[in-house]
Order: sequence, then structure tokens, then C-alpha cells
Amino acid sequence: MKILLLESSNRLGGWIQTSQFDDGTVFEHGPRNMRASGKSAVNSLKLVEDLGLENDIIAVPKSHPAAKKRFLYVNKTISALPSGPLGLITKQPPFSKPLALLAWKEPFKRGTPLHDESVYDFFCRLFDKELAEYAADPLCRGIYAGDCRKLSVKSCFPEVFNLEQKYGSLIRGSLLMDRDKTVPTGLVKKSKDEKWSLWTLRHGLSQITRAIVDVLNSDDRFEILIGVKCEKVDFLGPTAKIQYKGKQVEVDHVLSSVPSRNLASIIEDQHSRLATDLRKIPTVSCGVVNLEFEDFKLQLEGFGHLVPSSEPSKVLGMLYESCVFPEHNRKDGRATRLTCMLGGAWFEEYFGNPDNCDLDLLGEVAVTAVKQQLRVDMRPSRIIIRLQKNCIPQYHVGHCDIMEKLDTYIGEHKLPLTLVGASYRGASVNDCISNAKLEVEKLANRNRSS
Ligand SMILES: Cc1cc2nc3c(=O)[nH]c(=O)nc-3n(C[C@H](O)[C@H](O)[C@H](O)COP(=O)(O)OP(=O)(O)OC[C@H]3O[C@@H](n4cnc5c(N)ncnc54)[C@H](O)[C@@H]3O)c2cc1C
Ligand SMILES: C=Cc1c2[nH]c(c1C)Cc1[nH]c(c(CCC(=O)O)c1C)Cc1[nH]c(c(C)c1CCC(=O)O)Cc1[nH]c(c(C)c1C=C)C2
Repeated sequence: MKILLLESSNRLGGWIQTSQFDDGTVFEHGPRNMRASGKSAVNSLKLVEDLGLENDIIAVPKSHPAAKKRFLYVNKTISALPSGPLGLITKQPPFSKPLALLAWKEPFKRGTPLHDESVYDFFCRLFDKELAEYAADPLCRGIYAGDCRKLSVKSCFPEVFNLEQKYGSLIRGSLLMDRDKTVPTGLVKKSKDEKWSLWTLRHGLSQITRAIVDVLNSDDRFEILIGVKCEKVDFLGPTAKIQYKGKQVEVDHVLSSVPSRNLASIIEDQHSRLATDLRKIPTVSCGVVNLEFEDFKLQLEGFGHLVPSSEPSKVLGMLYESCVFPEHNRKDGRATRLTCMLGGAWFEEYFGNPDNCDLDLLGEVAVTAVKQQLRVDMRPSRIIIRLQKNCIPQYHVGHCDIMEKLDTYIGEHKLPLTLVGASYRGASVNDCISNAKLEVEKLANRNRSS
């Protein structure tokens, strides 16, 4: 068996993009941290172990401020999001009552088996409008850079959706649900023993990409072509013909890990109905501005703050990078790193067409927001501005129906095609890796039994 990997850009890793400087600073322009708990997280830890990277892990334990403290910026004030038992019973701005009072009726509400609804409607129905505005709204901005009034609870937060479906209540469900009883070993055991919340690697997340490429390059079965775009795929019964750089190659199976709209252009000549459905999964663009301030220490300790969509700010949120991973700070320890995320589902409204957007404008908006929101009144000593176009897929209400149509079409037409990647069943790096692994295992089992 031979596996051919085509990558259209001049580097591997997709949105995983790390910059490392000679003075020790590490900046991420895409994903920056990996969740340490949950099934898909366990899978990534095993991968890190298989790649021999375990000694390069930088982990943040659950007890650290970067894991415990998240803030909201509302009414020109930064407030800590309630956490822990005390956080439930004390009133904390911007909430008008303690969280326990906003949530106490939820276990007694009758769970309605619903097909799907928006994250906003779900929170309003189970809890309260205030929780929807100040918890669900920023949460959706901090994970999907998206609008909680459009995002689907079933597709964006399937565990939460399923708890209500199964137990009739989130609070009851989280108390009664089955816990994972598998006995962990190796790095997974270490992560549980040391109660990790999140992690990265010494040289940033691109270290994973590099380690995978090293493994593939040492195996004759793999061929990696960089700077080579897959232009067209024609399915010919049980095989497929792929086209790139004027070449045509026949393959047994196509594993597509490109964004759904790219796949739509690749297959549309032969399968226009499939292409139409693939194009129904929208994406949003984000400005990512990495900032470094010399001879300055941020007094706030935590993961970062989010700005709810009700605030008149072009900023989605800011990450207090120096606090989360101080190991990625400049070696002399004299600088603070922050990352500002802008736009998302509101990008066009605030900055116009991403194709014509001025990067300096994104930088200025970020520096001004840092001044207004964190009161840091100085010019950054380093600034890196990236406009990440169409970088996060949006699972809007009805995404599960699109997925069903895609699966049905591929099944009925017996296409040798598998869909993986962030467009479909989870946008986190953990989800992308674990869903791809599941699909490859299914494929290998099918081949073995045929
Ligand atoms: C700013 C930002 C912050 C994020 N933060 C986090 C985080 O902290 N934690 C987390 O878990 N997740 C985070 N994510 C989400 C996560 O990074 C992505 O969802 C994930 O990396 C997507 O991986 P992928 O393999 O599906 O797709 P991609 O990374 O988009 O890779 C697809 C690849 O396909 C290539 N390609 C496209 N078309 C073709 C073609 N026709 N032929 C050949 N190649 C093609 C592209 O060049 C690209 O390299 C973040 C994302 C962004 C943008
Ligand atoms: C402001 C924009 C964004 C920030 N991070 C992301 C965006 C779009 C992307 C992102 N962040 C997380 C994930 C999912 C990871 C996973 O489920 O494994 C993605 C795709 C993690 C995350 N970040 C925040 C939360 C609440 C989560 C969920 C998981 C967890 O609880 O750890 C909060 C948050 N994100 C950003 C900021 C500034 C922020 C502040 C509190 C940036």
C-alpha cells in the first residue's frame, strides 16, 4: 500500500502555525493549547507519546490561575467568571444574582427531546437570558469565534446536548453520568495524576507536525508533496482519479482533510449535489495579533478574557499568554505576551471584506483594545499580525442534517471518499486528530475484511 499526501501551501500543519524567535519567544498564530481531558484528548496524549515528545510537554494543572481564572470584559470592567463552589453562591458582576440562583430551576425543568436549537436558545430555555448573554455568548466566541444565536448546540457541544437528552437536565446529568473507568497508563496516567487542564509543547504545537513528518519521511509507503494542490477528483466505481499539477493518478481511496468548501470545488464537476451541501458549511475569519510588551508585567493572572457580543468592541477576546505558558516568554523574563483575537462572525461588519483588509488596521485595533481593556498604555515591543481567512467552520443549527445528507450521498453512491477535518465533527485539534484516526481505523478494518 502507498499513501500520497498533497498539501497545496508551502508548509504542512494547516492552522497550526508557530513562530519561534532566537530570544526564546514562542508565538502561536493558530491553536495554542490542547485540552487534557476527554476521550479525544486522551488520544492526542497517546500520539504525543508515540512521537516521543512527552519530555517536551508543558502542562498547566487545574489548580493554576491559567486553568481556573477566565475573565469577561463588560461595561469597561474586567470581571472573573464564577468558578468553584464559592463562585456559585456569591454574586459576581456582570451577573445580577449568584449563579446558583440563576440555575437552580434547571434540574426541575422538563427536558424536551429536541432535534436541534441554537446555543443561545438552549441556555435561555434551561437557565436564563443572562446566562445566555454572559456565558453562552462569550463561550461561543472563545471556541468558534461564532454567534451563539446561530451556532447549533447539538453540533458544537454534543456532550452538553446529549446530557439533556439522556437525563432531562444538565445538572442532573453531570452528577449521574458514567465516568470513564479505563485504567490510564503512560502519559495519560501522568496527566490524570498531575491533574492537567491543558498543555502545549516546548517549541509550540508545530512540534507535533514536524514529528509526524519525520515519521512519515522515514517510511517508504508515504509520499508527501508540498505546494501541490489537489485540483480535481473523479470517482470511477471503486477507485478515484486525482488530478494535480497536470498529472492524473488513480487511487483506491480519497481521505479529504481539506475544508469542505475546497472539497466542493474538487468534486463538483461530477457530484454537484454533494458540492452544494459541502458549501452549506460556512466559515469565519479572524484577526490574530500577537503582542509583546517589554519591561512590563500584567498584574491579572488567568487564561484571558472574552468580550460578549453585546459590547461595542471589535475584539473577541485576549489571551494572557505569559501567564498560561511562561516557558514561551523571552528568556530574559522581561516581557509580557498577549494575543488579541478579532472579528470572527462579525469580521465583515467590523473590517469589511477579508480579501481587502489592511493588516495594520487589525494591529491598531488590537493595541487600542489592550490599552482600553487592560490599561496597558505602551507600544508593543513586538507585534505579529495575521489575518486567518475562513479559519473556523461554523456548525449552525441544522449542521447535523447537512452531515446526514453528506454521509447518505457518499454511502448511496459508494464513493471511495472519507471526510475528516474541522469542517465536520469538531473543530478542536483533539477532535480533528481523533476523528481522523477513527475513520482510518474503519477503512483499515474494511480493507482487512474484503
Ligand atoms: C486562530 C485559531 C485559534 C485556534 N485555537 C485552538 C486551540 O487553542 N485549541 C484547539 O484545539 N483548536 C484551536 N483551533 C482550531 C484548530 O486549530 C483547527 O480547527 C484545526 O487545526 C483544523 O485542522 P484541519 O486539519 O481540519 O484543517 P486545516 O488546518 O485547515 O488544514 C487543511 C490543510 O489542507 C490544505 N489544503 C486546502 N485545500 C487543498 C487542496 N485543494 N489540495 C491540497 N491541500 C489543500 C491547506 O493548505 C491546509 O494545510 C484554532 C483555530 C484558529 C484558526
Ligand atoms: C477569542 C477567540 C478564540 C480563542 N480561542 C479560540 C478562538 C476562536 C479557539 C479555541 N479555543 C478553544 C478551542 C477548543 C479546544 C477544545 O475543545 O479542545 C478552540 C477551537 C479552547 C477554549 N478557549 C476558551 C474556552 C472556554 C475554551 C473551551 C475549552 C476549555 O474550557 O478549556 C476561552 C478563550 N478562548 C480565547 C480567549 C481569549 C478565551 C478567554 C477566556 C481565544
